[in-house]
Amino acid sequence: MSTHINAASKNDIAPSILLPGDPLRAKFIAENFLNNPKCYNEIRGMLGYTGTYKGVPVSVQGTGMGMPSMGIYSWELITEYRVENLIRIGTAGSFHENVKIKDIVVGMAASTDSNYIHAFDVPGSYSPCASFELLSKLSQSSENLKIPFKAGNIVSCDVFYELKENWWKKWASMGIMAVEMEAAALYMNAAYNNVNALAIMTISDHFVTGEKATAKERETSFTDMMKLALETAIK
Ligand SMILES: O=P(O)(O)O[C@H]1O[C@H](CO)[C@@H](O)[C@H]1O
Ligand SMILES: O=c1cc[nH]c(=O)[nH]1
Repeated sequence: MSTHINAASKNDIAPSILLPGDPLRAKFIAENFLNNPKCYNEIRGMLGYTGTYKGVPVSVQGTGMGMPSMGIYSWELITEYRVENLIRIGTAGSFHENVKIKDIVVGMAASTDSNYIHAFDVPGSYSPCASFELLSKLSQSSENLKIPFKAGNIVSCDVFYELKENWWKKWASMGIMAVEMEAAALYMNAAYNNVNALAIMTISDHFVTGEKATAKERETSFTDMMKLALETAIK
């Protein structure tokens, strides 16, 4: 048991885990995709489950919103439960017309406006990036399942309700595909602890067209992303 996760032993959590921000998305995945799912965490309502997918143990754990929350859950999963492959499955806002609503986007790198990097005290600017191993597995899964994805640089921001109008256009001009709020912290924790991490997002909001998914769609409808992540987790 750790401070925020009350699994009885490290064996209650699989070496590969899916990490949605929304704990109800974790419940949806456990109930709809995993065999024999067991809930190992209810602290703070941040639900975590372990079951099997195609016979292989897989866990799914809600992480909450923002880098401090992702920082806590991913740190405990890695250091207390020996999780080795961490796959975020989130929602994101697109900055480009050709990255459309419901497209799947993978963060090869995660730029950020956050101070999270200061915890690691590096003498320069650090580039949080995805595990090539997991990205390669995702690419194979995408071909097998015929579920396409786009990959590139994303940005993990601390603020959802930005006050400055058009704040995102500077990021867009640097080729940043989409915004979300956790990938950079996940990538930094994984790098520091020498484990694998990957962030996969479905576009739920569009900064160019103004389209928005509903709360229910964010919880339950992005099943292509869930399937891709599960196939990647068991490879
Ligand atoms: O849908 P999740 O995984 O929570 O991800 C995105 O959605 C939340 C904001 O609505 C932030 O956590 C952001 O990163
Ligand atoms: O961080 C996020 C997540 C989804 N949509 C956004 O606009 N921002």
